[in-house]
Amino acid sequence: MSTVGGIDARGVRRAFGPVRAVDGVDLVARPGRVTALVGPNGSGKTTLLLVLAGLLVPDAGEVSVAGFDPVTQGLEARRRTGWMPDVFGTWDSLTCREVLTTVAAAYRLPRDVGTSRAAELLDLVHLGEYADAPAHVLSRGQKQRLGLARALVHDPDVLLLDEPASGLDPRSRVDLRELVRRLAARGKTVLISSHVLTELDEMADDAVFLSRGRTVATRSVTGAAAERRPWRITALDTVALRAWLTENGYLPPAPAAEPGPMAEPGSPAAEPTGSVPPDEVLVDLDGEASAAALLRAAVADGVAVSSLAPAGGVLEQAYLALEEERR
Ligand SMILES: Nc1ncnc2c1ncn2[C@@H]1O[C@H](COP(=O)(O)OP(=O)(O)OP(=O)(O)O)[C@@H](O)[C@H]1O
Repeated sequence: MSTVGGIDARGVRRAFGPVRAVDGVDLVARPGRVTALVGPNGSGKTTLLLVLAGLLVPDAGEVSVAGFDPVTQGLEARRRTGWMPDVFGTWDSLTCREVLTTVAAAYRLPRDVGTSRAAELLDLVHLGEYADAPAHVLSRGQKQRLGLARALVHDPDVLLLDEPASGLDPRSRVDLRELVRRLAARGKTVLISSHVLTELDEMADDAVFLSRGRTVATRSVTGAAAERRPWRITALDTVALRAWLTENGYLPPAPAAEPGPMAEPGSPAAEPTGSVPPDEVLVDLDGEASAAALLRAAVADGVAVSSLAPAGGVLEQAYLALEEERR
């Protein structure tokens, strides 16, 4: 088992009575990278994160977090792990500042370090004006932000974030994304679960997909720019665009047979029906270089292309492909 920082989990299982919440998970999350943990409701994400945080003992498997086993070396592992649960329970009678200084004391930080760390983190998550307000007055999104600050108090090497963006307003989501990227740039290992795949797309370097308690796929997010995937194109004249794409081999020739009763005349056979608005065309392209080449050629031939962009994010496409496989 690797002990070189990051997270390394092999064959992890955890059941609750007859429910096999985690039923054979393998996961590697590397330092300096953001790893997305993706899966449908009930696929075992929270259970796995609790195991990694040392808050649940697995029934089987090997786990290393920042080089330590959260079960047999719990103290060492927890000292290096920041955990943000999906719902943050606060001690309601404490102020926001006291919540953080109490956590700092629990991690045995010297009092003055805890005090300055609390002030710094409250500013970081834009809760400075609530520093001396009782935590129970915070809104749900503000509580999430305090939860994030709490996870960072002891400057952990590994961050486990369970649905950190839930309840956050758009500005706070952007702040979260930037903060997560900064933490990774400083060498932290970040494992983050979310259902909002577009958000993870912009944050994550790697992704691990869970389904029914098992790892079903792992993939790189950053490497996907060069991969073959569908792109969405629009032009001022859709008919001319379709004709050009067909002529240049991007779309198959329109079928000679009579279109079916529901088909639009001239709709290309390659496109999935029902999901593409009539003024958009989907084509499979081998990454950004191919997209740039298509755009250049179309414009040179006088096709007034008005937009060209990947159809959906990398994670969304990978997720939907897995769902397809399950059918
Ligand atoms: N304490 C518990 N007791 C009994 N069953 C549990 C417990 N915790 C989780 N489970 C079950 O384990 C399975 C996995 O739950 P888990 O919360 O890990 O999923 P999740 O992927 O985090 O889901 P979501 O996306 O909805 O948050 C579910 O079937 C859930 O009902």
